[in-house]
Amino acid sequence: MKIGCPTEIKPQEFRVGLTPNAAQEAVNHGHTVLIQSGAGIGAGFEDADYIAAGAEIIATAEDVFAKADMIVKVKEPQAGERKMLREGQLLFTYLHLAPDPAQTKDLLASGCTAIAYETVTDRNGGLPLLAPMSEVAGRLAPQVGAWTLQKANGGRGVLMGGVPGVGPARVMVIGGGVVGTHAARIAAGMGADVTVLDRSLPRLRYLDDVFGGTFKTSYASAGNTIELARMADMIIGAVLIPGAEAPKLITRAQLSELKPGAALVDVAIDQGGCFETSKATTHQDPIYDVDGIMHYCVANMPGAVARTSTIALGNATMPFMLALADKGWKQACLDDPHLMDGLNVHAGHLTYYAVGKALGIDVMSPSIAVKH
Ligand SMILES: NC(=O)C1=CN([C@@H]2O[C@H](COP(=O)(O)OP(=O)(O)OC[C@H]3O[C@@H](n4cnc5c(N)ncnc54)[C@H](O)[C@@H]3O)[C@@H](O)[C@H]2O)C=CC1
Ligand SMILES: CC(=O)C(=O)O
Ligand SMILES: [Mg+2]
Repeated sequence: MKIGCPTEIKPQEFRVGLTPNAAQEAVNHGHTVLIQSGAGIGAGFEDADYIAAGAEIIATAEDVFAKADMIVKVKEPQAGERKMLREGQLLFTYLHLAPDPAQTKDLLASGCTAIAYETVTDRNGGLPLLAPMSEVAGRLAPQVGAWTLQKANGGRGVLMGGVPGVGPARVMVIGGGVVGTHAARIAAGMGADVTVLDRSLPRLRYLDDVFGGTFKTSYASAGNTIELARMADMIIGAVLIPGAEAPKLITRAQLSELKPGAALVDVAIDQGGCFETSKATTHQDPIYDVDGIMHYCVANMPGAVARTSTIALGNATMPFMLALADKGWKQACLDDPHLMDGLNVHAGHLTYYAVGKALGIDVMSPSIAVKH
């Protein structure tokens, strides 16, 4: 198979879909790997690294899309990239379709087959291709939140760890999954007073068992949420209902009850955000003010630490990328129901129920699509 990897073009996105190590594995499996010239630079990989791995360097994205059977990327295809996708071509990347009707329409129109990293599952009910980036974004969230809290950025002017005689920042993390757990660990490590909320009691039990001395837990009822929010200096949004648009857990009206200059870090923004006032921002212009509350809503946070993120993502995607290339997507999905869970679009049909529900589009069952 010809596997193509274009340069990411989303603003301030420095990750790349294939590392030289992943390219080398694909070449060892007998595949041709086409890398757009310069695609790896942002993550610290030169064209020479890919050539040494056995890949071919291609000058333009147009040529990569035209020649490849499978496109491996990081971020959802941007409007110009969507025009280059074609019927029968396989796209393997993050998509986040539920809050994105324009992208969904274009992918359906292209006739391509699209497997979304964020909905591939594992046997423990986890999301193995989201997890590494959730680990990164979770660990970054208190760092960017602490910056947002600084006075010059519009924040409350509260130091995470406080100092002797002055108490620490109060950090509330809504959603205690991968993002939430990593965010809570780092925030606690910075000396903040941290509480994690979740709707899953088994998850709260796990967090209490493992991190009981490090941070507190609370059930994520609406009442507890607003009660803790009123006291918080920083609120990190980290909920997920896989594939679906994020529930709105703090409304615009409730902002007036928060502390002036509190920082809201909405990591769940790529699924539409879990605060009513969240709208996606970029690394170039990451924060904005609504009613005196500072919002940080960067939809591709891991891009800020592109090298760490690229290697972590590559480690996770590699076995799936190889299965897709070795067997073709149909056989690979038939052999692995967890990969089949990643199928979002095939030949003009939407194949993921939560996305169909969010966008009001009929869905074809993936088990039918795979025979289509
Ligand atoms: N902005 C960015 O750059 C990035 C964003 N993300 C996003 O972060 C979000 C979280 O991802 P993960 O931690 O990997 O998901 P996860 O599935 O590991 O955790 C989500 C948690 O939210 C909880 N939850 C669901 N509904 C809830 C509610 N109403 N109230 C409280 N808790 C609730 C679940 O029980 C679960 O424990 C996702 O939307 C993901 O796409 C992930 C990586 C990067
Ligand atoms: C998960 C995701 O969308 C990202 O890493 O950018
Ligand atoms: Mg994202």
